[in-house]
Amino acid sequence: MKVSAPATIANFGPGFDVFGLCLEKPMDVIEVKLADEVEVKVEGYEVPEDPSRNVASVSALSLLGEVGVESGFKMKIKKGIRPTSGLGSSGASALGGALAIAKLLGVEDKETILRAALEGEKVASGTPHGDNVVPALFGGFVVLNSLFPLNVVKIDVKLKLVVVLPEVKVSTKKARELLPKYVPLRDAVKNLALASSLVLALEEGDIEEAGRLLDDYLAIPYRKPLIAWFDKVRRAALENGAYGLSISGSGPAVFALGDNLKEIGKAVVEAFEEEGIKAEYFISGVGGGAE
Ligand SMILES: Nc1ncnc2c1ncn2[C@@H]1O[C@H](COP(=O)(O)OP(=O)(O)O)[C@@H](O)[C@H]1O
Ligand SMILES: N[C@@H](CCOP(=O)(O)O)C(=O)O
Repeated sequence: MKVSAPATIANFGPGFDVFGLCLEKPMDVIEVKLADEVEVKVEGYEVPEDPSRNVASVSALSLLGEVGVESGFKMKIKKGIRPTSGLGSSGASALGGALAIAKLLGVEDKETILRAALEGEKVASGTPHGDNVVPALFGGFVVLNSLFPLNVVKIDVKLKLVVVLPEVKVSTKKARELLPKYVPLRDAVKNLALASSLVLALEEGDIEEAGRLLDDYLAIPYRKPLIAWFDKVRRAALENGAYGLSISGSGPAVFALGDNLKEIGKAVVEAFEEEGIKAEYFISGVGGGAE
């Protein structure tokens, strides 16, 4: 059984742990067949082949456990999403591993698949968060109300965005450790206003307005030590016509909405280079989810 699991943009501005957008590319491709032992082989970007440390095998093992099937498997991962990118690299593999085994066994229940995927995601992030695995499964833009019971609102928004990926690593686990337990009420209120307006703008297909609402007071300010260049690259995007720019997931990738995505991508790459950081950009539409 072969499954392709796409990159995702978690948080999408003000939606910390709640919003997620599925991208068309890049993606991981995960192939599994049942076997006596558990074996993991990886091509492409480097991630552990130890089955207890690879998020895809952890979620596959968790799914087998959930449905009470005693079996091992051989798993091949074509790792197309750079790890520690902020593009849901661990989320894609975690979802892909669970989904591939589920398809093999004829398990269709989405909560069962997501429960297993979150076990994998927990290995990478410390605490499980669903804003990568859920959009990777459903595609489109999702608002994650609750995982168990599963309650997801999906908007099939049509947009193109530019993603810029700098050559620095940010571990989601470390980025989550920087977050405070409590936030000031005024910041929570600002995010509430931004997030609700952003959902309406996306529902109406008003991408310009959506771009203007890509702000966040809950996570990004506390993560500044890991993304010191953020204000500079954001300014470069806005000066070159972007409607808005934000961090993808916990970073370091950033994404922007705008008309002239190529120009914005080049300007943001240049801004990174002025900081001595190599970067590359790509343009993507909204993906339809894992297949
Ligand atoms: N199959 C996998 N895909 C991606 N990362 C994995 C995988 N298995 C284990 N990991 C580990 O998870 C971490 C990357 O996850 P994370 O920090 O969440 O990055 P991202 O934001 O790109 O998902 C790295 O330490 C990586 O070695
Ligand atoms: N809501 C999470 C999203 C992490 O996404 P990733 O792509 O960086 O793994 C967070 O902000 O911690």
